[in-house]
Amino acid sequence: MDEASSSSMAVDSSELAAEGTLSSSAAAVVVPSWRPSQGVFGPYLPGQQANANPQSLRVVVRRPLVARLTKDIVETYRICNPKFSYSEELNPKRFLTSPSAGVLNDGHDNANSDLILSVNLELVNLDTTRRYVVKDMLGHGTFGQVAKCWVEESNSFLAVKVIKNQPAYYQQALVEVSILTTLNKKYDPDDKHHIVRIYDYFVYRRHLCIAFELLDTNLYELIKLNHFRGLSLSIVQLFSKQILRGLALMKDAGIIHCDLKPENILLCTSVKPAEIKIIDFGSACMEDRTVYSYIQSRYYRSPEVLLGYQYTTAIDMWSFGCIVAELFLGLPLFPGASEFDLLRRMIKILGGQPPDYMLKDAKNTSKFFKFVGSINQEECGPGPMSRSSVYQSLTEEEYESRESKKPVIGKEYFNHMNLEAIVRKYPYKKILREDEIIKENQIRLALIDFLRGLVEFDPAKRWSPVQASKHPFVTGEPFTCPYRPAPETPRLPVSQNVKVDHHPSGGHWFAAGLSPNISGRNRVAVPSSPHYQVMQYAHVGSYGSLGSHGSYHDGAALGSSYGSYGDNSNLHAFYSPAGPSGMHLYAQNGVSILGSSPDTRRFKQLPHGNGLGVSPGNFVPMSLGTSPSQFTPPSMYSQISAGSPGNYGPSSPSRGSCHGSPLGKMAAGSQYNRRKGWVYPGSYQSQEISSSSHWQGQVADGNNSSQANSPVFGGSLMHIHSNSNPRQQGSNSVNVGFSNAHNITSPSMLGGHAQFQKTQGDKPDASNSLPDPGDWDPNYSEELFLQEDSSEMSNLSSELSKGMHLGQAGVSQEPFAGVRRPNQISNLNPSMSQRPTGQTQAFLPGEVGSPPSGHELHGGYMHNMVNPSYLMPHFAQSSPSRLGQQPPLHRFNQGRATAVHYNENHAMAQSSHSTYNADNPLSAARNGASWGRRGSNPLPNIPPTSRTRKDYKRIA
Ligand SMILES: Nc1ncnc2c1ncn2[C@@H]1O[C@H](COP(=O)(O)OP(=O)(O)OP(=O)(O)O)[C@@H](O)[C@H]1O
Repeated sequence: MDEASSSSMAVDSSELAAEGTLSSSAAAVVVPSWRPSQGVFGPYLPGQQANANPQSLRVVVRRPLVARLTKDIVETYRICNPKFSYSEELNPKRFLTSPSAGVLNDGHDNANSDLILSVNLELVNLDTTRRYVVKDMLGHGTFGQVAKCWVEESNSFLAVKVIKNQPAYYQQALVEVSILTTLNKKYDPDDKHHIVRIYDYFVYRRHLCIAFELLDTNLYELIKLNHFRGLSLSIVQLFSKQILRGLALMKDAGIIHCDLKPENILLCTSVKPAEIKIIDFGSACMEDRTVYSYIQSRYYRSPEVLLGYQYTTAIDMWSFGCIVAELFLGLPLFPGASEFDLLRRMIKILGGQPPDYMLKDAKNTSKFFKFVGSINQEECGPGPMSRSSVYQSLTEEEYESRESKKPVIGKEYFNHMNLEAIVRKYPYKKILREDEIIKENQIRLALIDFLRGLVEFDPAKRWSPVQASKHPFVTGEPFTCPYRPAPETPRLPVSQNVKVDHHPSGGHWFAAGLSPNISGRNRVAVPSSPHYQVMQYAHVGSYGSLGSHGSYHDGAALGSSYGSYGDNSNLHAFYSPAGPSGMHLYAQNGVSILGSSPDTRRFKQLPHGNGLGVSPGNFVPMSLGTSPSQFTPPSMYSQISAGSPGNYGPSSPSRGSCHGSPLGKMAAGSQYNRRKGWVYPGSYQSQEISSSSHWQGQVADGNNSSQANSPVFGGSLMHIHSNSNPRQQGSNSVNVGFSNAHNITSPSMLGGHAQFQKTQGDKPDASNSLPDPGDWDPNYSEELFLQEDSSEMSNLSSELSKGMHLGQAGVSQEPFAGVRRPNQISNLNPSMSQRPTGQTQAFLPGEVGSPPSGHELHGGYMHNMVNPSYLMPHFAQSSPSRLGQQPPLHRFNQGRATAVHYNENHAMAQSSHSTYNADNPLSAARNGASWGRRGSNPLPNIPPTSRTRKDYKRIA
């Protein structure tokens, strides 16, 4: 027993009792006739305090027993047995990754190519020797795992996204790095635009690791914590304002997020009042280099994307409108179970349809509309949305006969009400006074008007972020009449002679604007198999950013172009404690490329040329590349000179769809229709009301009551060569026109190279179009996915319902009804464990594009490394048939979701009357406090969970 313990034990019990360190019961046993000690409880005498003997006021603080037996257990053992010695290495690992069996990458990766993370595993940036000690799992997405990590150097926690060890993920994650770095450093150095900060990235054990600021829960989880009741209008307003700041910045930068949804907006509770931040730029692209058409998660998918029309940053505004509505309602506004269903809901709720000019040119129009010509100049809906059209949306029967399959229709959530009715009739807080109801009604009118400007079918009329941010709903000004935003000067469309090299290791650099414009060089050597490749490096003095890694090499060595953008400058990034913050990019002459940032980051200076770096300063809009090997049938080679962004993405001859990859479709299936099987009574009789212009000024009287360390180094020298793009998996291959010379195909890998010759305003010829996977993958069908999804869901439900429980709440029957919600978290991925391996083949020296080992990436990118051990099977992820059959439900979020317990039978949790804590909304929600909840959740079904709502272009 140590000295302190002995001495404390030696204290007389009566003394302890007198000093308040023993419980009264214990004291009563030891000292039955207890009386207050004179020194402590004596009568108050002025001046006594100052003169008191400090010793007499001593309070003995003893370690609680529970601490001794838990936190201090090692010390306690040592006290008991001085010979006891503790070795951390002997501890069993606490795995955070599932499955945790190491079957790939020398046993470091599981069957899903995820690095097997365990508590206290150190992810090491070998250049800086900065160590990220894994402490917990924050989430799991398509791209890998996000771990909460401790950084001793900065004495802080960060979120580290550990990308799957596959080239496609690696490539696309680098796009995220580049875009985010650009946004952070160039456009938002002061961190005022609610976009997540990126701090570092490096390769560890062949996994790209990206360090972000640590944020809190996402808005979907927040809504869930609020039992799918909408948040209070003041919170909706606050978040709207902040998201708009982010969107305004992105628009300025010409960047489209492409995957805006509640799951990708995270709370940042470290600041008061709490803020939100936008995350997940892995799907983002430049506005004037839109290539992929299979983008956006379905519920948040804009009409132009759905129809296969050209798109701009306006698609994010559509998603934003959907998010605002969802924050208010607690459920998605357009929870389409299929694209047909999505469009059907849009038309019904908004009372209109996409404008004719769009329908005329969109690739997928015939899938959803019939041409009725001038005969049918019928009204499309009431109010301002009324207009005539030469197109009429297909009925379910017409769709079925045209597509030879029944359209998947989801449950009705809003009882056929239009937008105005949905918002106006949403239950109020029960506790609202009459004057408060009047006030809320006014704000609801403002909200309806706000939403109308966002979920506007016509992207040309849809409000921009700046326009929207001046709406009374956001500014808080009184709403008196429909808002008419000041017109904005439209951005001049940038003509696109898009020519994207389909080489997997290169295309995405275009998107990121990172590929060096080096002419006269082939981007890649020609591998001889679409499935297996080997790459060998001959690297020379290889600092520079990751940007062009794998894309170009200017002659002698990879190093000369690695990561740099621009002709001749190698850019180097480093962190500087003296300088403002984060990553600084320097050209070789030492001129800072990036503007400085006042936000002091936590990292110390890195040696020059540590390998970090993108070149935002040179960030030039470029198209996202694609991975033709996945999406292009052999022998296809066509070219697009796309003059209209988004219009010339991969298209499907038969379906007119360019919704890209089989991977995406597979993922789509995996995320598909999670609402299937949910009960949705929908008892309320809808009361249609007129559009905003008619209700302006009305006040509704609706008061519805209604630890073990792992070796740091494990990098295998093997490399996987990418031929896929996990996110931007359009099926076309658009060749960004600057470099014909770079137009190196890799037929064996790509199965042909497609370049579409296209002029502005034209649609690609169908014969030149790349097929939708559904067209060429005999195994693909949305219905199949649905079935798979559904069956797997039932398994999951039973599996997971054991561990999840959502409390019950009072459920209002009006105007909506109670709901049931399946669980959705899954870590099932049977297919991945069955991934075939196969033969390997050699890359030519200098060919890159896959995740290097950590030391390769930052350690000068290896010097003259030509190593036959750079052989590794390239997974057959690009095999259409295989991908088409890949089961769904690969994605799951094992992080936050577990915080909420769900009970299928009790979707509604007990109502709480506590109010929102503006300083910490999360804690408020977690504590059961209401986010200004408006009575019971009026909706009869609960939407799918965060990780299951993405249905597009995902590698699973
Ligand atoms: N900076 C962060 N702080 C805290 N948690 C985070 C952070 N970034 C991501 N997460 C958690 O990890 C999850 C997955 O992150 P992210 O969406 O970036 O990965 P992804 O693989 O791109 O996912 P998705 O499949 O949605 O595209 C998020 O939903 C969130 O729960």
